[in-house]
Formats: sequence, C-alpha cells, structure tokens
Amino acid sequence: MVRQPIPVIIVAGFLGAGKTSLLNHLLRNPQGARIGVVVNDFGKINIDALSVAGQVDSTVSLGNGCLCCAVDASGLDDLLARLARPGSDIDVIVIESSGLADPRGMVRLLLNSTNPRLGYGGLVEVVDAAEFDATRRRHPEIDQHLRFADLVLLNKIDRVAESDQRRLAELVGGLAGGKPVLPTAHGRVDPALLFDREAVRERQDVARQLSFDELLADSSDDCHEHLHTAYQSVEFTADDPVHPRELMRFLDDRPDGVYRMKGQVHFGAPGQGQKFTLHTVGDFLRFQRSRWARGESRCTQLVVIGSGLDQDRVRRDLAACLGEPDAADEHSMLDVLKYTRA
Ligand SMILES: Nc1nc2c(ncn2[C@@H]2O[C@H](COP(=O)(O)OP(=O)(O)OP(=O)(O)O)[C@@H](O)[C@H]2O)c(=O)[nH]1
Repeated sequence: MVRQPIPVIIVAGFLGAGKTSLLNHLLRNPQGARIGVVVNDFGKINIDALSVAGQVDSTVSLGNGCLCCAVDASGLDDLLARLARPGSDIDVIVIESSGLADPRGMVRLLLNSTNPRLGYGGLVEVVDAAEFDATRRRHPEIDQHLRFADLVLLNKIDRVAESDQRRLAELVGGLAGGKPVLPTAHGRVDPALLFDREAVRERQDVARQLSFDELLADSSDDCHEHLHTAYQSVEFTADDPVHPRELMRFLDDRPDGVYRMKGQVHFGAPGQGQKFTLHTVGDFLRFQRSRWARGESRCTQLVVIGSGLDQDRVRRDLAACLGEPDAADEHSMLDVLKYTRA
C-alpha cells in the first residue's frame, strides 16, 4: 500500500499565545497517532510528565510512541527528512514556529519540499484572546500572519468576558479572511481536527493492549465533550459523476469556515475514468490520481471539516457540482490536472 505523505502542521503565534500548551495537549492526547513535535528547545515541553522512553541526540522518544525534537531553523530540513524516512512510524509532524517570526517562510519551505513523504498539513495560528487588542497595537503585523493562517485558535478564551468573545471571534475571523476560528482554553483542540485517525485505527486493531494514551490522557481535561462540538464535519456521497469545472469553482471559493476536505472524487469527463483523491488544508489543494480497485464502486465520497460551517449550504453547493461536461468540452479537466500528482 502506498503511504500517504506525512502531514506537517506549523503552529505559529506571538509570544505567550499558547503554542506550547497546544503541543503539550497534543502529546498528551495523540489518540494513538505517533506525533513528531519539533520545538526550538525542550524548555517548556512537559516531557517529565509524559514518561520518556529514550533520548538520542536532540530527540526524546516518549512512551506513547511520540517523539519530541529540538532543532534550530537551519537543521529543520534534515530533521524532517529523518522523521519522514521509510520505516519511520511517525503519522504527523507538528512544528512550533518561534514567536515573532513570519510563519510564511516555513510554509514556503514545506510547499517547496521535494520530499514526496512530506505533505503540507496547514498553518495553525494561536492567538491570545485576552491580549489580542493590545498585541495588535504593538505588532500590527499580526494581521498579515492571520491572513495566511489555515486555522486560528482563539486561545485563553477563559480569560475573556463572554460579552467580548463574539466581538473577538468576528474581528479575528474577518482578519483571517473567513478561515475557521476556534475558541480554545489551554490549546485544547480535538486532535481529529488537525490530523486523521485512520492509520491509527488500523494500528490499534492490531495492538489494542497499548493503553499509554489512556494513562497519559490529561485528566484535568474537562472540556472534552464540547471539543467535539466545536467544529463540524459534513459528509457528502454521490454516485452521479462530478463536473470538474463546477468542483473547481467550489474549491476556488470554499464556504467560510472550511478547514480541511478529503475524500475521493469520481469525475464525469471523457477519458478520465480514474479515481482522484482530494486533499485540502486552508488554501492548499491537491489531487492524487490512482486506478479504481477491481470491483470498487465509482462514486464520490467527501468529508468537509471546519468551524462555523453552514452544513446545509456545503451539502447543497457540493450537490450542485454534479453533472457531466459537454462532449465538446475537451479541456474540462485542465484545472483539476494542474493540482494533480500521479
Ligand atoms: N488562562 C489561560 N492561560 C493559558 C492558556 N493557554 C496558555 N496559558 C498560559 O499562558 C502562558 C504561555 O503559554 P505557552 O503555551 O507557553 O505560550 P507560547 O506561545 O508557547 O509562549 P512562547 O513560547 O513564549 O512564545 C503559560 O503560563 C500558560 O499556562 C489559556 O487558554 N488560558
């Protein structure tokens, strides 16, 4: 089986916004995924509390299969290549970008990476909700950072009066250009929003006795319930073929709040009888082309994940993409193919 590229998620945010809290939360709640966390230094990562299985150079191996690596920016390329090498068990890589640095450099580095085993997993901007107005006055460049984010965590929401939460969410959402904004406390976001659990489930079926997750789960995490309701996922299935131009129109102008889309697409275009697997994070878009397996039914199955989604509208807009291009329209797949990797 061909392994999907390992998603690399960049976590950015100004000093003290809650980046490390988010990383610690993910390491405690990996849900069976093996996470490789990359930080500038081990300083604040709460490794002691996570039971260390071993240490090699600047890498700490944690009892739950996760890794924590300390690296400066110049060593990042090498480190990513090592984490993604064949045989590596890592399912997802999360990099903490340092405080004031413009995260775009790191995004560019990933998007330009020629390593087929690495994929862009999105830019998550952590914002200190309580200090947002003051931070913005001191660092107006935060507006730029937000514009490039794929997902914004409006963190320290516990420190903001309820009456002010809506104003901040709207302000930040506007600056982020309709990207999803998720209020969080202590960076506690459902990891399923950031990475998939499919690979994980397969492994758990084989070795259910591994219960480190449960042992390490943050017992003080009393907001687990509403974590699951903080974002929505919409499933869309259709047997009728999808019109490539219509789907590209939808993808070019995704509804507000969409963070990720994934699944398979059955296009109705002459000579394009292959299966296209779609993957989007924020503005990033990629199709992978493969053959349908023998006996596999040709249909479209998509999952759209985001926060503040108008679920009916997403379903309606996707249903409106069904159809087949005119026989005379020879180039209907052109835009799809621009974003396709074999
Ligand atoms: N009340 C409250 N405190 C928080 C929250 N998130 C983080 N903190 C606290 O804020 C401080 C900074 O959090 P960090 O997670 O270290 O922030 P950071 O972005 O990694 O900070 P730098 O590495 O200095 O850039 C710590 O004392 C955290 O305990 C939150 O949601 N609510």
